[in-house]
Amino acid sequence: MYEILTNAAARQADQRAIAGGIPGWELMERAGRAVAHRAAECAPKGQRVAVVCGPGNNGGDGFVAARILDEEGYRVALYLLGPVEALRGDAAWAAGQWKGKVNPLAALDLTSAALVIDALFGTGLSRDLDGDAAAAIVAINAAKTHTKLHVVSADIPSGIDGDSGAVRGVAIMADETVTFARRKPGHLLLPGRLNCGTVTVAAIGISDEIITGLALPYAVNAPGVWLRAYRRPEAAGNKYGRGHAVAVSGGLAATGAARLAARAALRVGAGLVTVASPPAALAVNAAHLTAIMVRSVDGPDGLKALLGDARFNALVIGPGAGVGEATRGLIAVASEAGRALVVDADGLTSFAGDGPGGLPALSALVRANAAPTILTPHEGEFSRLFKNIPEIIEAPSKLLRAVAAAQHSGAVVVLKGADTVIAAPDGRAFINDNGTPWLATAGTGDVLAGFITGLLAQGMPGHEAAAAGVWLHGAAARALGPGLIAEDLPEALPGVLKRLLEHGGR
Ligand SMILES: NC(=O)C1=CN([C@@H]2O[C@H](COP(=O)(O)OP(=O)(O)OC[C@H]3O[C@@H](n4cnc5c(N)ncnc54)[C@H](OP(=O)(O)O)[C@@H]3O)[C@@H](O)[C@H]2O)[C@@H](O)CC1
Ligand SMILES: Nc1ncnc2c1ncn2[C@@H]1O[C@H](COP(=O)(O)OP(=O)(O)O)[C@@H](O)[C@H]1O
Ligand SMILES: [K+]
Repeated sequence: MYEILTNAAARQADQRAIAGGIPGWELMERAGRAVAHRAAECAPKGQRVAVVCGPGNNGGDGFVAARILDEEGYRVALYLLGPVEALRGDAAWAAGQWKGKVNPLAALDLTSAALVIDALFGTGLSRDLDGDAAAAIVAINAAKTHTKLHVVSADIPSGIDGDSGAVRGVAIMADETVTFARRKPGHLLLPGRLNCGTVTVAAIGISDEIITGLALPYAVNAPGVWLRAYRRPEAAGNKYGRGHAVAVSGGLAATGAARLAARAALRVGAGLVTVASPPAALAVNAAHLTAIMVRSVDGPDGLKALLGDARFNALVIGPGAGVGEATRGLIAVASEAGRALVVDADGLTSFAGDGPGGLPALSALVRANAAPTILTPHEGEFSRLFKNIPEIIEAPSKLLRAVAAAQHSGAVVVLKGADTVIAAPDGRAFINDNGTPWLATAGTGDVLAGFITGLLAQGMPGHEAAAAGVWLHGAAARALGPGLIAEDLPEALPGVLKRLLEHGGR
């Protein structure tokens, strides 16, 4: 159930199910029934229900739901955008089954309604809303703010773009969204996710074989998509088999970020972790570290000497590093030494210039390195790094921006935020949804970089390590709850890992 259907893929899935012998009207019947059943769980029989229907098949789902709720004893009023004669195909069939009155949408009356079924637009939304549709949505959202009105959306809240999560002019704020077969990007990406309420996925007869056959490149970030690549400690193993991660420290006044990353790498299971410290900051780093080792490393030449020892197999460079030539040099050395590498924070901004040390230099290093490189930008760092590449910056969704950046740079790109996207250069991407707003606090990004580095040190492939790091970060934040600070996240990991490895993360 982790695959994500774009609007086009959802249409393909419907077509394949129809070609496989389930008539379109039956898919619609099942879709409408699933919406009605979810709605019936939200309000007792006898209540007033307003069903708003659009001119396409999403409206058809609404006609089915209206009929079923009417049969179950609700007082249903149905409103349609446009004339009923204009309905086509399965939607015309569904309308034909509805024996009640069809009111124009402009006559929408929410007085004493307990429920609204939103079936205006689904995967076929093609432009910004205006006119009667926009007015109805504004009225529904307004009614929700001062009554107990419960809103259930069919497939996706109307006005949300299923592919991007963008609000097309105005959009329904739903309490429940019942989608079909699999989730769409718009259920996961912001702002759409905030409009969905609780999302339920109804099966409607689109088989797992059909979904597998579509070879979908996008999935929800969950243990199911990367747990097989996670390397559990072996019964007869030792620390040397679990990798040696290196966090490169900034100067005297900026050492905390690397220590946070180092602690995270150790907690996530790297066998050994070393902070590579500029000589001037050695004493301050040493004073703060116990299980983590510290080595004096003086600039790129010092790092090159350290990496003469092949056991140092994964590095994180950027947290607290400072922006400029020296940081670029460190990244070049790690990359040329063929080490798995996480480039974060100042490491990213160091390549944001327009000169020869800009993005092309970073991409060249990434592509020359046989080991994986992970870039972990937040939106600001992402915009600075990719500002000159219109097909990245202007891609129509966060998902596609991250995918385009990964394809362009050759790196795994973790585009952070409430809806972090983890994209691989081969076009695959995961969307994360287990973060919490309590993560928006200083240093949590350094911890994330450390989690990913620790997983890389243990030999996990780049895309999976990045996805696992993001998920573990979110799960640790959830386990901690309000008031978390960055230092807490690595300490919450043992409980999260125990649940993950013993019960699959539940
Ligand atoms: N058999 C199946 O395929 C199944 C499909 N299912 C359901 O169908 C849904 C997809 O149906 P769909 O493709 O008909 O698209 P839908 O979202 O109803 O909208 C298209 C209509 O809206 C119109 N329109 C668009 N934007 C507009 C705007 N801004 N303002 C005004 N009008 C606008 C557009 O007009 P046009 O752009 O052509 O002018 C067209 O008339 C899917 O989400 C799921 O719920 C399920 O029943 C399972 C089986
Ligand atoms: N509202 C939010 N919901 C979920 N996760 C968030 C939210 N805001 C920030 N985060 C997460 O917190 C981390 C912040 O990282 P970053 O911006 O690099 O901060 P810092 O530089 O202070 O470490 C990222 O993993 C990001 O995805
Ligand atoms: K809808």
